[in-house]
Amino acid sequence: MPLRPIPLIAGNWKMNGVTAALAEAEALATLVATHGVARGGEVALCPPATLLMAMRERLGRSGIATGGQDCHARASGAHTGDISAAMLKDAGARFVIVGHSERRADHGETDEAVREKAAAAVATDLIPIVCVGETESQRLSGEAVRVVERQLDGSIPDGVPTEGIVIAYEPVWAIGTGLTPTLADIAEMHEAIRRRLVERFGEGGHSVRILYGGSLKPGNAREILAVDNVDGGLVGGASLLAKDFFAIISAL
Ligand SMILES: O=C[C@H](O)COP(=O)(O)O
Repeated sequence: MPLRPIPLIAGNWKMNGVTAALAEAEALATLVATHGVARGGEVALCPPATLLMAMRERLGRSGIATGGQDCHARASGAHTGDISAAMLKDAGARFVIVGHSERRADHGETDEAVREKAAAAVATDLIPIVCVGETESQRLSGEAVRVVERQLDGSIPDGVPTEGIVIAYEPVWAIGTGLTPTLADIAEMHEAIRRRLVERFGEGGHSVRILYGGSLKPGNAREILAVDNVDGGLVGGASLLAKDFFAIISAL
């Protein structure tokens, strides 16, 4: 029986938060320092890029990592408004989210573009959190697993160290809606993702962390995080308040 990977709970602040919001990060650091994290889990916050450095300072030695929300595939150059993996690393980040459905929708990011970003992250010694997930109509038409398998195949670069990459399964229709798939549907999808990873990477596929994201809240975290092959969560709205995010961490 392969060992379960170390769980990860990552908070994605999206385009929310100015300097005052760092008080929540500090409050989270205090909660984690006081109560610890169950099952030796890892915790990360991915704020807007403007807050990365200040957040890193305020989190201090709490053990909470930081991450970016996107990176460019190139290391530097004439790409106005973009940010490179090296810049995130320089700001203290350990993770970077790539291929979030909001970026795929708002910026037309393809699997190929996501794969290049993930490769840039790995080359910079950052851990990419590669997001995949079906839309509501794809789920209703029974294509959910096929869509996610296609995204996985296209979005993960070859030759990556499997413990250095994270997958986040986020059904698009569950993001910010308060809706979640049934536990059976989450189990089915996470098992399908695991199978695909093992087909591609062999035994190493078992060490890839597969997070669930989409309306993960204090009230549903315990049951969702207990599902087989769910190695943690990617949390949006509920990561903005320290007490809610910590309640999810505590549900590990
Ligand atoms: O990256 C996080 C996800 O998009 C989930 O967002 P949510 O927890 O607000 O539904």
